[in-house]
Amino acid sequence: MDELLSVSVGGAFVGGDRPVLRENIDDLSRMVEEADVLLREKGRDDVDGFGWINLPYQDLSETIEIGRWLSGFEAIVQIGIGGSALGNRMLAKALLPPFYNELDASVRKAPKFYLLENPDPKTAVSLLDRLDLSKTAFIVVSKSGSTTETAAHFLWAWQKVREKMGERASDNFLIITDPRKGILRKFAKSTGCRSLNIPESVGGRYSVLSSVGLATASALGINIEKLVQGAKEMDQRLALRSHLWENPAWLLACINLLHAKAGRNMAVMMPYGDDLADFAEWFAQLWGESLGKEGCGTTPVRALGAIDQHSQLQLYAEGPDDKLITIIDVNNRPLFLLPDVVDIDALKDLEFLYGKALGDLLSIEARSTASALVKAGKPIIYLKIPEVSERYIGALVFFYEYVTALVGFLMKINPFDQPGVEQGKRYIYSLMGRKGYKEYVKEVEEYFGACQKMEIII
Ligand SMILES: O=P(O)(O)OC[C@H]1O[C@](O)(CO)[C@@H](O)[C@@H]1O
Repeated sequence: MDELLSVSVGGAFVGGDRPVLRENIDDLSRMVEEADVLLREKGRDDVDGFGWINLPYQDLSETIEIGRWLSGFEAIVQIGIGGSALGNRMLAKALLPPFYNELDASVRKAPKFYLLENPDPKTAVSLLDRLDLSKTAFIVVSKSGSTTETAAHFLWAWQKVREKMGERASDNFLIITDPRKGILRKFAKSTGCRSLNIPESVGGRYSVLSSVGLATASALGINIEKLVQGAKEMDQRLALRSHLWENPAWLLACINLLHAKAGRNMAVMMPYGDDLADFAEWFAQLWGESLGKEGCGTTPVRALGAIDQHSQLQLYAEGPDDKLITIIDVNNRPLFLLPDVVDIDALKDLEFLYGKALGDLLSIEARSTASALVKAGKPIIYLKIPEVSERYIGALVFFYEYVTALVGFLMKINPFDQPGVEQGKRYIYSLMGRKGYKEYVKEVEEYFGACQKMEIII
């Protein structure tokens, strides 16, 4: 059986004044086993929030058919935010060629892909101005169906497409939302435009392996069957590992809990390779929104190797001992050889690079950084995947969803809700004049008034 990923945890055991030792892990054995049983039982019953564990077993036929329809467009604009966009960004960055949208159509053989996430007018205006709207598909994704930023972009895009295509505008829209409720579900019903469901038991940040991530991925030529296959294999292999020191998800969950308890309240995610840059972004929402409640949780820090060796490493190595650092390396990278020899004497000192492979350099940097951090007494986890391709990305995604859920149970919090985001939304609705939220205007002005005190202008 070939490996899906390897996790080396030797570097996670550090001494110093707040040690995390192997025996501490053994003490958690019963707890993590019980958390795993809970996860699988509730998953089997498709309990709200646990549905992501069943996604590797979904029927992909409808998603593939919609993907085929989408692939006929010149461009795809996905409108969504948070879990309704970050997974797509991660899959596109990892599995599409670099500079994808600039590639010639004959090479790309699939539509250009754009995400409209942040309600920034500059981005939105310049994007729509560069598109032929009649040849553009708009995928509007929202589990709740009413997220303000997504709704704002959607209303604008809908108006623009209507101006261009009149009654046929809904032909260019795909709605991905809750199967029964929400404004977008109502819109899909009233216009008859195409739609896909986000299973009710699947939360936004756990939805990348549902139609949320897979419809667009399929349209862009990403092999979603292999993606889901990788997740399925990970699920089945984890299910067979019933001993703590053989189950990498159990082990990572315990290690993260123990370092959090030891005051290492930041979880740095540092993949090596541009194609994994947005994996750290996706992880940040998954980790932060799942664990950051009731005073628990550790702060996800996005980093990128080798770039952050020249930015953050000083802090990681010699700054406060408040971080658990995960380095993700890749075994097989595209071969890119540096020149064998350069006949300029002045460059003689660089001969150590002659004929070397750039990909090897990146992995050597990952191992060297891991070693330097261990030497500095900082805890690290070194994770490696065979290559950046659908099967291994599917496995990696499912693995981290699993680890995050287990850490939540070990921290005795619910990893599947996000009550802390609602207050800000109520204030936004009140200031935007949404019916039923007037009562919050005074409150938000009061609190913002407090922020504005002692304003210094220069
Ligand atoms: O998919 P929706 O409902 O539009 O929500 C988008 C994102 O906003 C949040 O609800 C946070 O505000 C996330 O949990 C979610 O991924």
